[in-house]
Amino acid sequence: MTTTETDRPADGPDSDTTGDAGHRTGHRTGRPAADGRRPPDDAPDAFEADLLPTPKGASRALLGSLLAPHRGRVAAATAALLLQQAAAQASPLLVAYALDRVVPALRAGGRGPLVVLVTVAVLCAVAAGGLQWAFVRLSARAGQDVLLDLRGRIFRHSQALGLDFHERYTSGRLISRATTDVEALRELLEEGLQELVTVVLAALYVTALLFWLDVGLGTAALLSAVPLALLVRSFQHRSQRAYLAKSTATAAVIVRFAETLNGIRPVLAFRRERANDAAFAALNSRHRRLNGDAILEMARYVVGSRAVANAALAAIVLWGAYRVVTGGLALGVLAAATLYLRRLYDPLDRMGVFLNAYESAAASLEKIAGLLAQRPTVAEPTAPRALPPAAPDRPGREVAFHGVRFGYRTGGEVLPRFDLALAAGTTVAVVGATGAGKSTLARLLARFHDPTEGRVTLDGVDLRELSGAELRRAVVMVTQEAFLFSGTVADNIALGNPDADRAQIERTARAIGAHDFIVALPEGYDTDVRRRGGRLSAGQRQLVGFARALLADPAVLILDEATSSLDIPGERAVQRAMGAVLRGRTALVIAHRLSTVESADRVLVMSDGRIVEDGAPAALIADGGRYAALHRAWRTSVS
Ligand SMILES: Nc1ncnc2c1ncn2[C@@H]1O[C@H](COP(=O)(O)OP(=O)(O)OP(=O)(O)O)[C@@H](O)[C@H]1O
Repeated sequence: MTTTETDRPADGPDSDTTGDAGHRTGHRTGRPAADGRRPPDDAPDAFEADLLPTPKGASRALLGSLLAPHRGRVAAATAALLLQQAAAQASPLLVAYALDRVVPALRAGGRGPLVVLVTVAVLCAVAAGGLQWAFVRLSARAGQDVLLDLRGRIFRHSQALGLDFHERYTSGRLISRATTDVEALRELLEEGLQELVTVVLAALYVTALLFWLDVGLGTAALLSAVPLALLVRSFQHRSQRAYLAKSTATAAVIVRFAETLNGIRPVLAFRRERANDAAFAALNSRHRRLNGDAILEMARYVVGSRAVANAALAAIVLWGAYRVVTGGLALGVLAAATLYLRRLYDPLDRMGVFLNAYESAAASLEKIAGLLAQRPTVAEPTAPRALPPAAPDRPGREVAFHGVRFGYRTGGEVLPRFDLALAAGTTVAVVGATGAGKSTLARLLARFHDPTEGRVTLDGVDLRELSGAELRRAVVMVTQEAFLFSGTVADNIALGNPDADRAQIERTARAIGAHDFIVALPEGYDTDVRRRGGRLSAGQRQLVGFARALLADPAVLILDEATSSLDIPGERAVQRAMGAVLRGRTALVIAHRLSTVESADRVLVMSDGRIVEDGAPAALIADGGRYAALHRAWRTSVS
């Protein structure tokens, strides 16, 4: 099936994104939808709280699968950093060498140690610079590739998930996943990890060197690590909570932004600006508060770690000075040890930066992993079946609903059990009050949803057994809101059949009656529909939608006729186009116009999810039932 237009905006300002907390267990809450209303909105669920269930270990598995293809680069980057740190950590040793060897040698007139010192210092500086460059290059490439892969996965997965998911998750959350959450991971990969590796390696090198210089000083440095480790742990716990809350608050701001702007027309029409401002301000200030909490945690950590580090440094230096005075330690060793201790403690602040980046990325990764763990409810068959070859003497295909029942995940039963067969090549109009279940019936035929019970078949083959591609070729749904994608008018028509050439596109547009208005556009078929001058009217958009469907040439067409009325010439143009597009296939039309119903072969009247009348239009009028009443009302409104 080709969804030529998005059926229902997933996240308009008044869309329903709430649902029952028990949806994963198949449990449903809420009253039956027969009264045309949604279930109560008092059950905030995982979607609302922006916390999709993430299977245990999913974040780690996701990170592993992202990094696996770059194992070589990650190893090379780590090796470069190890060597770079070895070179960078040499300078305090050189200070000790200068004080204890070079100065006495110079006093005695020897220059040898000075030459050694200068040579080693230059070599170390060059090596540290070169290795740093190699590390940044390698890690940046790996990081960028990982992010490219992750964004691609989020996009592909989001497209594969069903309509029911999108109606609840909303595009704002998806945008948040693909932007701020991916960005958090970028910060970790490009900055945080470097910080961590640098800090850990520096600590290892420095401790080893301190031990080498003097076992007592080394032991003292090791002991001072205990309170610092406790401090890091408690910071990690607190910042984890702060970051999860912050990332949810960030997503909420983006969701509100996207929802409001997606529904900008009703917002302006109903003067919702003030109310929206207030709602947005509340979310925005919550975001600021939670962001502030995360920064405060960081500040507490920095102050705490500096206090502990300074106290430890002062104690060790005092003890060292005492040993120098009593002759137990060389002055140069104490000077080098002091420099090393500073190097050991200074990066502790940067450890906080890493932990921040890590917590932020962990929270984001968990959300992304939760999204990627969602399975499409409308799954591809493992062993797809082909449709039987189309009979040459018979247009379209036969559609049948066998013992079908259906209820949305977020509500009660919408369509009680029913059977229905649509003969191949016939046009069937569906009419009924709003909320009667017409769109739901159409959505089942387009396989936006699978029935809760029963089967929908096309020439005897269950829709669930057809591959996505086969189903898309066979069943096309054209919805009311004729959606145009960015690109030219020709691109938008060609969506129905990407292999069509310009001649075919023009032939189709002529058959629909859209050719004249298209050539009158500034650049004809090549007019960009999103640019100035390329904006199409509602009727024109519908004609493009019909051209798309005609070009796709499906065996079964589902058409949700627009309820908004057009001007008389526009109405006639759409009516003519509809005639062209319905011919020669099986068609299910959700009809809002008398002329459409009158030209149908059969009419289904729906009420509370049931088909209450079924027959040829003339026969139903003669029966004097609901359709007859509707028909009378239409006639009066037209005359
Ligand atoms: N995505 C959804 N989730 C939960 N319930 C839904 C959803 N879409 C529709 N419903 C409910 O299903 C019932 C039938 O809706 P449906 O859209 O099929 O009616 P309709 O006859 O097409 O109405 P209209 O003419 O107004 O489009 C209604 O009670 C509606 O509230």
